[in-house]
Amino acid sequence: MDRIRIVGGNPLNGVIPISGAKNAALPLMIASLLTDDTLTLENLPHLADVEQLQRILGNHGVDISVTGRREGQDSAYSRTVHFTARTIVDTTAPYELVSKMRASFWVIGPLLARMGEAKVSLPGGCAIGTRPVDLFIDGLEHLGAEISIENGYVLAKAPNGLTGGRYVFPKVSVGATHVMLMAATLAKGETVIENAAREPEVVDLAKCLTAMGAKISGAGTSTITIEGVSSLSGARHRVLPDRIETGTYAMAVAMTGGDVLLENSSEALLESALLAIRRTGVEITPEGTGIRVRRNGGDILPVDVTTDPFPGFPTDLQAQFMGLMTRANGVSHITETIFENRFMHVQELARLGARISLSGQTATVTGVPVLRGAPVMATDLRASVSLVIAGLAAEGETVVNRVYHLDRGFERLEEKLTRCGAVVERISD
Ligand SMILES: CC(=O)N[C@H]1[C@@H](OP(=O)(O)OP(=O)(O)OC[C@H]2O[C@@H](n3ccc(=O)[nH]c3=O)[C@H](O)[C@@H]2O)O[C@H](CO)[C@@H](O)[C@@H]1O
Ligand SMILES: C=C(OP(=O)(O)O)C(=O)O
Repeated sequence: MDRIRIVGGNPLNGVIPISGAKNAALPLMIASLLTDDTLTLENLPHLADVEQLQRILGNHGVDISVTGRREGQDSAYSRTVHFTARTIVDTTAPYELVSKMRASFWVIGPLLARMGEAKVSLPGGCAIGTRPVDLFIDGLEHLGAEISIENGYVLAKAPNGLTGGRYVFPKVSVGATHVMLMAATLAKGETVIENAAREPEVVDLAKCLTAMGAKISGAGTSTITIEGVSSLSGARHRVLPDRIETGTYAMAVAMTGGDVLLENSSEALLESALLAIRRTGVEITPEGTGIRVRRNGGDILPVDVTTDPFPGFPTDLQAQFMGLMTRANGVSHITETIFENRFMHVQELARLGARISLSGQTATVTGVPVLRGAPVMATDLRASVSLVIAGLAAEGETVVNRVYHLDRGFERLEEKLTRCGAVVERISD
């Protein structure tokens, strides 16, 4: 099992190319199930989750080919991948494939809309809470689906196709919004989704579906209206930049000091997170096609954050922000409101000398002047990268175990950091 070894203490200086967003890429790939034509996705990140979803789509009969050079013209990391679901050969998504990743459950929407049936295993994903699927079931039932759960599988049927309807989400769900959006594109008549997720990844999916011929308005607001069409065509779409990767590297620079251009990203994707990072004493400015992050000396200031659905502070940056706050000059409070068990990084950060106490959904972080390297274990994707951020500033050697979590969502992390002067290497046993 691979590990990441970090020797802390170096500032970061240089350029980090930001990859296509994992959390946009996954629903976009799934949207290919909606058409028998080819969906071409540019800027698709090369990640373990993307590969896993390729296996799942392949099982349904999707033909997948890569034409864009990995060493592309506009970015050293971009790929162009073509997805063609000429025929759906299997409407079952089996446990062995789906249990590894939460987003794979989302195939239920397109399969049901196009084929009138789907049998999908209950999902896996980061162990950050119970993560039920009740909203997906409730939402699809509002479009006329008949749904039952048997032996760990969700069985969904709509033999005469889905019918548009109005669904008010009782709670904001990114995944269930993606699924309702995809399912409604092929439903008969109009669907109105209220209290929809407003995340940029939802907007990106809506853009792609629109390019495929769907009729959607309101994506990016709480109310999305979809007028069903009888079929969708192929399209070419560029995956939007990864705002979580952007915020993560911005925090790495805030932690170590230095001057880094985060290339191919946009402030608009993560304004609330950048505001919090700025308040810690970092200069962040737009530059060309990216964002420049600078901190030259001075204390890291303590800042309180509370996670919230977009446009609030993203839960996917909570662990990294806590990593940063471990070195702040003062006390900060970090409150998690999205997932009930997303503090698994606390005990690992403590191994590096962090002082954090937990009370309910709030962590109180008392900054320390020095972190010291130690062996640590990644427990989930964003938790693991918070350990990398802390390790970059710690004295001596930090070894992050269970790197497969990192590989789910961070493309060439060690290479990107090393190019900016960090001492980071992958150890393969
Ligand atoms: C692949 C992907 O894009 N993952 C992201 C997506 O996850 P995901 O789509 O799984 O997250 P949701 O927005 O659905 O979850 C938000 C909250 O709603 C709850 N819920 C959700 C569905 C449901 O049927 N019932 C229910 O109670 C969840 O347990 C959670 O407490 O959005 C999260 C919130 O921004 C991010 O942390 C994840 O990185
Ligand atoms: C929680 C995440 O992913 P998933 O929803 O796939 O578990 C994440 O991307 O931080």
